[in-house]
Amino acid sequence: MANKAKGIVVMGVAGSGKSSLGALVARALACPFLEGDQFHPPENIAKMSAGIALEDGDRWPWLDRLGHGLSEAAGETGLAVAACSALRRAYRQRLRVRAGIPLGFIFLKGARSLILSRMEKRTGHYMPISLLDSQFATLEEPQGEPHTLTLDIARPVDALMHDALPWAKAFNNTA
Ligand SMILES: Nc1ncnc2c1ncn2[C@@H]1O[C@H](COP(=O)(O)OP(=O)(O)OP(=O)(O)O)[C@@H](O)[C@H]1O
Ligand SMILES: O=C(O)[C@H](O)[C@@H](O)[C@H](O)[C@H](O)CO
Repeated sequence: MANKAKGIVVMGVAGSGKSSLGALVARALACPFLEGDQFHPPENIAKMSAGIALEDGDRWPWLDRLGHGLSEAAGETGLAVAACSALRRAYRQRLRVRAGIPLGFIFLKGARSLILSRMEKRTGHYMPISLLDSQFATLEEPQGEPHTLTLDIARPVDALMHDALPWAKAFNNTA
């Protein structure tokens, strides 16, 4: 029997590498990749671009759209991968409820100084470096939550893939 549809969310603060790893995991598993940034309404992008941190009220509609998107994409193909900060426990729970399918979370964990240096080198992204502190202040690590994998982003992306891929395959194969 085919596996039940599932979703994988690559999570962490801005600049932690969610888009980079998420796209690679999706490609390796030949499934759709949803870029969470593309699910924000224009007001959220405008706010962040202006250096104003999002609040819960800004994030709920965004999480709802992404959760729904994951469910639609995984419904067609059996599995979908998304990149989404999903900083708070309540945000992850909202995604789970809206998606209505089991979700696994890959948490990209790293020091502020390392992420800051990567964001400084990155060009053409709307997210200002000044918001990094609020990202860390909002972050609740996914300790004790089901189906989570924590990866140390000091390692190169191919090393992260080495751990992420078997975990993602095993999660996808759970009943
Ligand atoms: N493991 C890694 N080692 C070295 N550099 C990395 C690693 N992962 C990502 N990067 C680089 O760090 C920067 C941030 O990565 P990326 O854009 O994927 O992060 P993100 O979490 O999706 O960011 P945002 O949430 O702000 O969109 C990029 O320039 C990327 O090439
Ligand atoms: O929850 C949030 O504060 C936001 O979603 C941000 O994390 C950005 O969307 C993203 O990570 C881009 O840098």
